[in-house]
Amino acid sequence: MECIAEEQWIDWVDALAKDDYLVIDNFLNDEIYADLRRFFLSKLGHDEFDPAGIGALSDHHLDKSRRGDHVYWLDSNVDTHLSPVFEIIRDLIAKLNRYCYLGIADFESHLAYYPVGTFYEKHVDQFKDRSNRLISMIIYLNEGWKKGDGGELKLYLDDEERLVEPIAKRIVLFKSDVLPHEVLKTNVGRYSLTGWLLKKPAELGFLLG
Ligand SMILES: O=C(O)CCC(=O)C(=O)O
Ligand SMILES: [Fe+2]
Repeated sequence: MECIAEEQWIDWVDALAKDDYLVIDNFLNDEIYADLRRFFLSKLGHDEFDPAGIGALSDHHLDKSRRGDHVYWLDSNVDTHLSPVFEIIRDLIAKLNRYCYLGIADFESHLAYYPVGTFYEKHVDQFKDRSNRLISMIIYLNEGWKKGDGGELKLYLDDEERLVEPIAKRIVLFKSDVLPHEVLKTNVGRYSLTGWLLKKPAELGFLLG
């Protein structure tokens, strides 16, 4: 991650602009990945995850028939163990702003755990009454993921559907407002860090599911 060439970033940013999504493998190095996974498992072990909701503000509610993940909202001032991860996200934002003029001002993020048998039905990451999310990003933490484990991310592109396997250290980015997507039913516990790169400073992300 540290020594990625500028040309590589330009190619990635071009691909994101053109295709509406981008997948990068081995985005995290081994050490940062191991720390993040350890942090995740410890929060999960201490029961610090809550069932995720659907919709924003007054429309916010739980509905297990549409979404079965549990989330732990991250706060860079509190979760200082993850400073290297927040640093990587800030660096990613700087690159997107430099090469894509996206004007990203902030980000919000959470850890997501999908227990066996859960999924997240087809949706767009942009609430009707709140259009702050520009880019969605998911970093996967599923060690040894293999075909049959399920939990693929299905992207509904203009003229095709693309399945992204949730393999460890992979990051996927896509435009939050245009790309419908879903998480297929997982047959194993599924681990990820999800973030949204925002137009305006984050305020209420933790309330919004
Ligand atoms: O974990 C994923 O692959 C996607 C999660 C998602 O769509 C969301 O949290 O909005
Ligand atoms: Fe989503």
